[in-house]
Amino acid sequence: MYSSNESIADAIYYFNKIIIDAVADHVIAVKPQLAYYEVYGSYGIRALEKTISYARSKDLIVINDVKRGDIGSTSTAYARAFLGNGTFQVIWSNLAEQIEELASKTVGINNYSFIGAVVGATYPEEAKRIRKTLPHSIFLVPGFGMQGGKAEDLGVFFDENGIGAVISSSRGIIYSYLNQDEAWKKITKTDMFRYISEAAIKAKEQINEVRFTSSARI
Ligand SMILES: O=C(O)c1cc(=O)[nH]c(=O)n1[C@@H]1O[C@H](COP(=O)(O)O)[C@@H](O)[C@H]1O
Repeated sequence: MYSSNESIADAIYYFNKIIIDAVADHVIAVKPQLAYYEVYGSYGIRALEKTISYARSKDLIVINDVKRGDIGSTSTAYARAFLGNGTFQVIWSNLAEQIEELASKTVGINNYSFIGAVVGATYPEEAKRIRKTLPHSIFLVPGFGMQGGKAEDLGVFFDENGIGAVISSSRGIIYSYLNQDEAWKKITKTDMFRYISEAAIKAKEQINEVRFTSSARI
């Protein structure tokens, strides 16, 4: 017998595959949010694992959004459960210097560390300062699109070579068809695919337009 959690988890995986197929040629990473899978228990976690494997099979980086706040030992267990090769830290300004101290000692390709920083797209002024304080941390920048982060403000998150930031837009892309088509509940897979890939292409073009605008950094 099919439990409802099982069928919902199957539907989520089916939905995710459409998204991944639609964006794979236009983005470098996908960022699943654990809470949406935990709701459906072990079936949800299985859907997440299958989604991660599918994304990786398309050569996408998977950034798991598994943020939790807890005491050190518990946080370490969360980290062991979900983190692989690196971590993005939510930045509180007073921690930036300590993070840079660690990051500067662990740099690799392009002079970046595996310790990244989460810096919201809606805070470009802070980003300018943090970019200077954390020259060795890749920025994960959520908030572009639905939360009001604007493309023209994104230049400051990148370094002077136009690298060092991963700009994230979730609902702006995966639900892009909602505003486009009033009858979205009856949307075909083909149309859904088209709206999602068009949204990803638009976001990519907007980001690339400002990536190298160093004047915005001053
Ligand atoms: O860790 C995150 O990904 C994150 C950090 C943060 O400071 N703000 C933030 O919005 N996020 C996540 O980024 C995603 C943003 O989604 P959209 O607003 O739909 O683009 C959500 O999954 C949030 O949980």
